[in-house]
Amino acid sequence: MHNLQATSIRYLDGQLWVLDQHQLPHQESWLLCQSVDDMVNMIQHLQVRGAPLIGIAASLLLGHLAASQSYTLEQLREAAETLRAARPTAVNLMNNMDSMLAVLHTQGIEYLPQEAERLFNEDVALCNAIAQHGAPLLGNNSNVLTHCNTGSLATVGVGTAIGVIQAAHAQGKNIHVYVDETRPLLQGGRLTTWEMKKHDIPHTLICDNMAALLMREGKVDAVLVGADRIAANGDFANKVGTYSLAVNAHYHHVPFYVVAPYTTVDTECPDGNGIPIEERAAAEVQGVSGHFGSVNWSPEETPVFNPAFDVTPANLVTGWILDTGVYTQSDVASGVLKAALQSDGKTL
Ligand SMILES: CSC[C@@H](O)[C@@H](O)C(=O)COP(=O)(O)O
Repeated sequence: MHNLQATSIRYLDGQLWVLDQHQLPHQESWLLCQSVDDMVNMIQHLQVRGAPLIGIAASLLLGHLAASQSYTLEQLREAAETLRAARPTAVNLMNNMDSMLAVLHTQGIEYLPQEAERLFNEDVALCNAIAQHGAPLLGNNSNVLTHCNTGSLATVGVGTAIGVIQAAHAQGKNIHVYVDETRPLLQGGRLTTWEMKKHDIPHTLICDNMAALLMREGKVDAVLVGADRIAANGDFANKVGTYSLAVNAHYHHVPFYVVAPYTTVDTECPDGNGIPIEERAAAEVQGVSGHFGSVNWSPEETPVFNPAFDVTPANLVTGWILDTGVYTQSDVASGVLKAALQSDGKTL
């Protein structure tokens, strides 16, 4: 495979490196990924995270293993199936693994590295297309609220929701971003703030439970979020807390956009009820663990509910900003989104 470089993943001289997102924003350290077990661990511990990024990271690992010429077709098939199951909600991982498996079966092992590279380059192009479609929706002097992290730490390109914000900022618009801290794992507080600072975009960090207050005070002009899986009827799963934001935005008449590449759309899934939601360890809610060590603030063995994602129904969404364009509720209801994907040869 050729050398490939993104903010959070690198393939350099035959070695695959992943930026350890656990250590951000305090430390930028890179982890060498050499095996399926390494990658599954990094994905499950969110050292590599974000729907598009985990799909590309798993693809690069498969391409790397194939290039080493020491794996049989059966071993690579098993590796793809194991990687495919590493996290259940983000459909990009399944879609990318299915592309790799299709190439493996129809063309053979030697074509896996180039398919991984194609998926990497495609994600960069998809992010750029999304940003170009979405940026015109943000006016000058806009206050945008976002949740979780959807930038270059979640994709190999400029990101989805953050890509749109960055493009509008680059067009010279005065954009200010309210960054939800995103409990329990603080992807907003740790990662989105890091990206905003890097891009010099004015921003303010808030706790998730402050969003409604800002909306009531008229301080939010638009909410932009990413997605881990968009069902055929437009319902979508994203980081837990997104649904509350959508309800609040609807109540306060604030436009609410979901931003994603076509690789996040699951046309086989009729609606949000069919989206599997990952439940994670109680410890993530009982306390924190990270760069500064760990602290547990609840009594031991406190029962916990910790879904990593929630589903937002399509009727709360103002628009779906995809690489193929911006879709309204009536577009999605009448199947225009599905048709657009198919006419672009993007049937998944
Ligand atoms: C472009 S990223 C879109 C989503 O993947 C993002 O909003 C999100 O929910 C990420 O969750 P994470 O658990 O950090 O992988």
